[in-house]
Amino acid sequence: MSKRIGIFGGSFDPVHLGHLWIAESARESLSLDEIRWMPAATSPLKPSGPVASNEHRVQMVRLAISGNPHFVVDDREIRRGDVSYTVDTIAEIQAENRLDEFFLIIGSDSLASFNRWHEPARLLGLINLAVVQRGGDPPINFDVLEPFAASKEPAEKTASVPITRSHDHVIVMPVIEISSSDLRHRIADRKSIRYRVPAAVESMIMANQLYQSKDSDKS
Ligand SMILES: Nc1ncnc2c1ncn2[C@@H]1O[C@H](COP(=O)(O)OP(=O)(O)OP(=O)(O)O)[C@@H](O)[C@H]1O
Ligand SMILES: O=C(O)c1ccc[n+]([C@@H]2O[C@H](COP(=O)([O-])O)[C@@H](O)[C@H]2O)c1
Repeated sequence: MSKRIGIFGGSFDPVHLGHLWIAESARESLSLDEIRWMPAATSPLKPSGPVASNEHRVQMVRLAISGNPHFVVDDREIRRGDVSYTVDTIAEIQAENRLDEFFLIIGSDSLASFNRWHEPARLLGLINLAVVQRGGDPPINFDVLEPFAASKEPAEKTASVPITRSHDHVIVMPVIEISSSDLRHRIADRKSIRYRVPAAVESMIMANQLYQSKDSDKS
């Protein structure tokens, strides 16, 4: 039987409880069988690259999701290296697996910058978008996707169907005021990150002295 699979990409620099909440909410609300956590080598809109090494970021994600049978790590972008264009990754995943149905899980801030993503129309034609709606935030504005639906290019016309579908794949969750950049600053300022990241991730950060220096942070 075909599976419903969520792809959750991020820099995860470091992974935090907001990410885990998103993934679990997505799994529940979209009845997903599996969430693939996909750490980016270099996210296209964060060209200065991550602060922690690829190996450390992947290891932190592994620790964070350990014990959840629905969560797996897909480290293909790390192995590929360079800038991680989502459209390339999704095309590759779908070429390998034509049976299952895929959903790309993104935050509403990522949706807002979607027009600056690489080949957005092609990406929309390949996969369903599932966008996180944070409680208290205004309803998600899908207008950013409209230019791709309106395109006169035949190859891009196909994007109009997934755009309407995106409205049905909204993931509702509360506002969680945690971000990786805030965590990095807290660590450099010697502030607590307890209860903001899983305990195993906190231990790994401390044992490896990650994010200790303000100078290493490019955000
Ligand atoms: N607290 C949060 N609530 C909702 N969405 C979030 C939250 N934190 C991250 N996201 C979403 O998770 C995805 C991956 O996030 P990413 O790894 O870049 O972490 P981040 O906390 O946003 O990092 P940074 O602060 O360095 O930008 C993005 O789509 C982002 O919008
Ligand atoms: O493909 C793109 O152009 C693109 C542009 C911005 C972000 N992304 C992806 O979106 C995910 C979240 O990115 P970020 O920058 O919030 O860490 C991550 O998987 C990135 O590779 C992808």
